[in-house]
Amino acid sequence: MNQPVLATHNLSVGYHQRRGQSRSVLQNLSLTLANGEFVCLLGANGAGKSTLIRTLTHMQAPISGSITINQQPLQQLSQAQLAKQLSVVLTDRLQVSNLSGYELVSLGRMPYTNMFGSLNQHDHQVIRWALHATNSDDLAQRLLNEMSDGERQRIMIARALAQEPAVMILDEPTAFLDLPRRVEITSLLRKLAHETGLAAIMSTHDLDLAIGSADRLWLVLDDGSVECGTPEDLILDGRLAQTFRKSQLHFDQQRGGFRSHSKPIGKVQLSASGLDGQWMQHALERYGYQVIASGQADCPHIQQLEHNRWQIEHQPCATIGQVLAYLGHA
Ligand SMILES: Nc1ncnc2c1ncn2[C@@H]1O[C@H](COP(=O)(O)OP(=O)(O)OP(=O)(O)O)[C@@H](O)[C@H]1O
Repeated sequence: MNQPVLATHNLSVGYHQRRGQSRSVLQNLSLTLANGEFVCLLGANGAGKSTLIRTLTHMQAPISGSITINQQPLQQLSQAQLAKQLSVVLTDRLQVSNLSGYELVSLGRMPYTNMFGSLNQHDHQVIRWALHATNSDDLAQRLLNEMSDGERQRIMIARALAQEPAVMILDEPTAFLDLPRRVEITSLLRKLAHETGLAAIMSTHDLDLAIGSADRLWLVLDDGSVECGTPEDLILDGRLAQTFRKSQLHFDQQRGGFRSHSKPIGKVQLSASGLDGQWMQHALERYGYQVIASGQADCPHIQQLEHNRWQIEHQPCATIGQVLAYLGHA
């Protein structure tokens, strides 16, 4: 892995309480983030993701330990120095204002401008680059209060990019977006990391997107630790399943998603392959059947005849819906 641009050293994060006591939420974290790396931060509700993000972005002091960016301790950086190294995109629904896209992105240049905020030629170049890199050229002259949530999120990422930071940290940037926009923003962050060398961390509840796009995951476990690795390694060694072990869900290692723990309502034998077989199995499991290979037990047998044509106990069915109806799920 490249040299880490951001690192935590025995970091504990949490809250200072009355009478000098403190409550740590996550303990002894030694995390690293490299240039050009896109990391997704995952964990159950209340696990500590936002607390970690607030601490990494210097909005809240650590309980103990330290954070370095390019080997410099975070607390030794001035606000202006920090803003050149680290940019933040927060989760809140964006404040609607009558700034244009261009004006908003130009705010990202503040750490570099003089006390009057005058933009020079280079600043304008960087603003145009940030707009282009986030596919937001068409948003430059549009007013923020006339943009959709997805467009506003893209322009906020452009603003963060215009800071020319080494690290970008995003707290649930896709929370209010529909699926296509969530995929778009996640792919954009991955592309920016890989093409510009930006190190990016995004917290999310979107497991599928995180598994499908992150170079590595940081998994917040319920014992206050954070596990790191590629999504595939964390699935294979069971650590992803452990993240949500307190919920009534179990992680399906084969298909990479969580399923509810309910007991199977019965067994069915399935003789089918390819996409048809996969979706028939999906439908049967959705109703709580345990699907087994044919010839193994005395239970209903579903056979694929041709593309989405089935037979169950000698009864031909033209769709998966008809098979389910035969089983009593009309
Ligand atoms: N200001 C605060 N003072 C004290 N405790 C807090 C504060 N904010 C959050 N907590 C507690 O810290 C723990 C972690 O909360 P945090 O918001 O970091 O979780 P999260 O993983 O971001 O959750 P979610 O996915 O629901 O946003 C929780 O037990 C929460 O109740």
